[in-house]
Amino acid sequence: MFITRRLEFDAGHRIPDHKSQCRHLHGHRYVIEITLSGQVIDKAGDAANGMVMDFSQVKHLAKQHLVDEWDHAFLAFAGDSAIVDFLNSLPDHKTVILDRVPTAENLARIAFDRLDAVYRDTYGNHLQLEQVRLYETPNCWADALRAKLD
Ligand SMILES: Nc1nc2c(c(=O)[nH]1)N=C([C@H](O)[C@H](O)COP(=O)(O)OP(=O)(O)OP(=O)(O)O)CN2
Ligand SMILES: [Zn+2]
Repeated sequence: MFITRRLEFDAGHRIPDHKSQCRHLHGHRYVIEITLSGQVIDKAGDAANGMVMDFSQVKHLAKQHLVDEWDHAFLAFAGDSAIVDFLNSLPDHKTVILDRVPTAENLARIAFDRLDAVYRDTYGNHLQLEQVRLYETPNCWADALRAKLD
């Protein structure tokens, strides 16, 4: 069985090498969809009976380990020194420094790699993270899968 939990957050970014609009500082209402696989828990009387994982728990873990850090932050590539230096000059600015340019593809992969360790099987139901889908806009998204293509 597969389940998916959707969360939304706001963040700024820019793609420094982009030849068009995306090299400018701008922001998105990002959407992240977290897909887990596992067996449905069969434990009468347990709060998670009939579930792969409680959706509220999926959300709680995603917020704790990723989304609260990225929400209302500027996601900057470490090699984009002009922007990193500028953001560092702003007192208490919420900046997240990444080792890759903040494209939808890279953000989806970073999110997958961070969240993979978070969704652990505690019921013996073989729970695991299968996919992170990251929407940069309603029309543009990237999927990071367990079976890596990159
Ligand atoms: N493969 C990728 N292509 C682009 C990415 C990306 O992350 N991966 N990112 C961008 C820009 O950051 C941009 O924000 C998206 O731009 P755009 O294609 O213009 O998307 P819109 O939703 O604004 O376009 P509409 O035509 O209004 O739907 C660019 N490319
Ligand atoms: Zn963008």
